[in-house]
Amino acid sequence: MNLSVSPIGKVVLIGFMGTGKSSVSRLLAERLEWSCADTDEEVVRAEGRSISDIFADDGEGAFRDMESRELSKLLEAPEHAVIATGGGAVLREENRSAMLKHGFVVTLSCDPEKIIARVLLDKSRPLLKGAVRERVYGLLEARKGAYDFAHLTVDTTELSVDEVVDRIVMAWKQHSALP
Ligand SMILES: Nc1ncnc2c1ncn2[C@@H]1O[C@H](COP(=O)(O)OP(=O)(O)OP(=O)(O)O)[C@@H](O)[C@H]1O
Ligand SMILES: O=C(O)C1=C[C@@H](O)[C@@H](O)[C@H](O)C1
Ligand SMILES: [Mg+2]
Repeated sequence: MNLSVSPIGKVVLIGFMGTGKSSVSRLLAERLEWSCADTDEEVVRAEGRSISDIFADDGEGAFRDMESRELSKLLEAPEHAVIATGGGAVLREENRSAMLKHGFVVTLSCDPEKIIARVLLDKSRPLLKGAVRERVYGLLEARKGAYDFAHLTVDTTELSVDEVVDRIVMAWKQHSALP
């Protein structure tokens, strides 16, 4: 697998729901003085509907097509950016290779119990509707290894958003200084 990074810097955050991609992306972008985007937000904006409504009206496959389209637009934009992705964006090979082609890819991971605590109050994730605990464990099992292709993995379980950002900035600086 080619792990070199495109000269136009993009940091791409991947990881399971609730690992902090959206939160970390905003602070990381501020730190780097780059712009910040989120594929979930881009899909919602393009469609004028919530993710739950898209899943209910058109199904997950249609959402995945929209997600791939918005991801590809963000990755190909000619500017530095931090890109937060939806938790399932890694499921398509075309998305994984586009991320690696255009960006420094960072997986945020987290202990399942902490993930459950983080997502419990937020009802906006259609894949977690109903029995949240069972769904989180089931999806984590189904997605075992799916986030392992990144340049860097940060376990966020015991870290604040600020500390997660520190680690990414340090690794990005080292990586981008490589010849
Ligand atoms: N390091 C952290 N420590 C404590 N709470 C956190 C941390 N990171 C994120 N959170 C909280 O967890 C919740 C989920 O975070 P966030 O929405 O950023 O996750 P996400 O990875 O973008 O999820 P999704 O894939 O569903 O978009 C938010 O309430 C956020 O404030
Ligand atoms: O993990 C997933 O499949 C998802 C995560 C969210 O970010 C959204 O993209 C959507 O709720 C699906
Ligand atoms: Mg998010």
